[in-house]
Amino acid sequence: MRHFDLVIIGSGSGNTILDDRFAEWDVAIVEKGVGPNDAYGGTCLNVGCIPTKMFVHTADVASAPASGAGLGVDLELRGVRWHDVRDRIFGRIDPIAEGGRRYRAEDNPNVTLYQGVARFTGVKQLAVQTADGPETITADRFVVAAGGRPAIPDVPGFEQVGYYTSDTVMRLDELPRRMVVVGTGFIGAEFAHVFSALGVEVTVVGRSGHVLRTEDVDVSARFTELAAQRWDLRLNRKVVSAERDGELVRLHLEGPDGAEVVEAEALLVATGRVPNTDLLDAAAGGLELTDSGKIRVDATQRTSVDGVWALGDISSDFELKHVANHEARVVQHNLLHPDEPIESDHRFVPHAVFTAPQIASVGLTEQEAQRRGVEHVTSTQDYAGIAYGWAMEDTTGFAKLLADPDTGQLLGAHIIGPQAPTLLQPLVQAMQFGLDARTMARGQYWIHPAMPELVENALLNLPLR
Ligand SMILES: Cc1cc2nc3c(=O)[nH]c(=O)nc-3n(C[C@H](O)[C@H](O)[C@H](O)COP(=O)(O)OP(=O)(O)OC[C@H]3O[C@@H](n4cnc5c(N)ncnc54)[C@H](O)[C@@H]3O)c2cc1C
Ligand SMILES: NC(=O)c1ccc[n+]([C@@H]2O[C@H](COP(=O)([O-])OP(=O)(O)OC[C@H]3O[C@@H](n4cnc5c(N)ncnc54)[C@H](O)[C@@H]3O)[C@@H](O)[C@H]2O)c1
Repeated sequence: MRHFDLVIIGSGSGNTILDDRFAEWDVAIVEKGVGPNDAYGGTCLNVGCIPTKMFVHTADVASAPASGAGLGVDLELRGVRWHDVRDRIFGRIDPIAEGGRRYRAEDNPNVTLYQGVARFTGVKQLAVQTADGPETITADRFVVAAGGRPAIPDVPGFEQVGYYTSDTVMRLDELPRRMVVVGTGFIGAEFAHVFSALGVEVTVVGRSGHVLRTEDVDVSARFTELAAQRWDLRLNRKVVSAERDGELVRLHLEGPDGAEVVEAEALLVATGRVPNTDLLDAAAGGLELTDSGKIRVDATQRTSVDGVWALGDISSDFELKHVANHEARVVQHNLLHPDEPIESDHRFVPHAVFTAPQIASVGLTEQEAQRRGVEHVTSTQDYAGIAYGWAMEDTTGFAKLLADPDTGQLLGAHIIGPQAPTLLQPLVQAMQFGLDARTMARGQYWIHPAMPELVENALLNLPLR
């Protein structure tokens, strides 16, 4: 049994904690590997944010001909070389992941890398299943940054037919002719865009009446309307069972008009993620869990066990990389300065969905503001009403703001349309630093005729008292 100063479980955001200040610490990192190649470096790098956005950008380029005609420019998509796309993307990602693993395994004298599944066998005691057999390690301090994995609903036949998840679908051998995507959240919306833009006929199946239903009500409604024009959208459907017929996967659905069947060559399951607390046996480590099965932490990221911190998807309600990274910085500080702990700041956490059109959001949605009884005014500004929107001939995008009617402090901001995440960022800044809408709109120049005029006009449209 070996004892360390610090054990970090998970090499996603957990991997970012160690810097020169830990050079004198005896540290272990435990990582089981993610994706088909058991890669080092966590979800975002290998099977999440980074490769998906590399595919999204490629999909956006492949979509250009569709928008060209309206501008009087006739373009033609002559083909998509799937193998070249896939191999270009993973030809960049895989060496970075392997380089990260090698760096920790070979170039960090104070770090021991254990490659295998970790499981708590007691408080601050871990059994690691390595290729050389089980090893038990203990430490004064632990950081649990073990993330989550795709959730697979209990549908009869799913296991037998074979399905893809976000972990596997980006490495398909060939593009299928058709794909059924189950799930209308972030992952469903992003991959439906990617694969349809690359030429796959996409059917999207959802339980509720909306795609991206947790977005602001107007954004979700607009996106659902646009999605229905692009994909075979089956909403208000329950997936009853699945069966395989040769090359085909057949899903039996139950919907408003009764039973129906959809079939495709590939099935992508995108129905949320589950935290890896079960793999870790967090309870054996004495770690309290929340109702959603995540590790309970306080504002300083401390768990219920003294000396054990948790961060990222395994403990956070936000399953977002920028949140995991922020929390990793908080844990890093609190490890180094235990007498002056700092707290995570989750007040204004933005997110973006890189689908088409893009969506970005921060703060309260209108339905949340109403539910919580927060007094507010709203404004919207269409892309179609600003000069750059004319240039793009955009007819569907808009920005929507919620603000306090008296102070003009922004309560929420939601954008659907081209470059939504980039346009949202100054609004995140305003909320974070307490800049009110009037000062933000009139206290600076706005480059004319650039896209941020969308934000300027949305601010000016707010009916403040
Ligand atoms: C398809 C997809 C797209 C995404 N796109 C975005 C995006 O555009 N923007 C964004 O902000 N977020 C995005 N996310 C979310 C983002 O990837 C996660 O929020 C983030 O990676 C979480 O980081 P983490 O360090 O908490 O966990 P992870 O990066 O998942 O790291 C956890 C690590 O722990 C290891 N591990 C787990 N259990 C054990 C165990 N028992 N023993 C040993 N090792 C273990 C895992 O193998 C893994 O490497 C996306 C996620 C997915 C799936
Ligand atoms: N751009 C980004 O930041 C980005 C991109 C991808 C993923 N992510 C993160 O990863 C997380 C997981 O993404 P996700 O899309 O899998 O989850 P999600 O929670 O966004 O969406 C899951 C969807 O699956 C549906 N669903 C759940 N169970 C179902 C069932 N039995 N049958 C049919 N539908 C069912 C839900 O109603 C929902 O629409 C997200 O919450 C997000 O935080 C972020």
